[in-house]
Amino acid sequence: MPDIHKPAGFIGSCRRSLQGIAYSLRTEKHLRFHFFVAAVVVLASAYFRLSGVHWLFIIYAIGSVLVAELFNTALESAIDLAEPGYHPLAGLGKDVASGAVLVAAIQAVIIGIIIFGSYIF
Ligand SMILES: Nc1ncnc2c1ncn2[C@@H]1O[C@H](COP(=O)(O)OP(=O)(O)OP(=O)(O)O)[C@@H](O)[C@H]1O
Repeated sequence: MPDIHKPAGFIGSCRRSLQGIAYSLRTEKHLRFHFFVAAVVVLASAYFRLSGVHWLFIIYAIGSVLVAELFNTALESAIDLAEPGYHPLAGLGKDVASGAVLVAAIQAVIIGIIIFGSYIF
């Protein structure tokens, strides 16, 4: 059992963060799907030779979805720890967290349509 009160240092903190992302990737199929879509979008952005400003929007959109997914996973874990049984508030907390992912995903789709639409049409 690691000593959770021991300061990890910058490298140790980064390692823990990467372990958290790796855990989320192993357990959350939606996160794996969003990473896959992000890779496709990056390849498409390179193919269409997006402008610098358009790249910024694409990176922002991808980052928003992945960050929302990671927070969603973190909240699911915390809620399962706090309420292993059934509780309406536990369900509501998970629904609000997944609602945040939905908002980020809709925003990313709109950004994608506007940017790639301007290159395709
Ligand atoms: N402890 C609970 N009490 C009441 N309802 C719950 C509880 N846990 C989950 N739920 C309900 O079941 C739904 C699915 O919960 P679950 O823990 O399976 O998430 P999930 O399917 O892994 O979510 P995601 O698809 O976002 O990863 C929640 O959105 C919530 O509505």
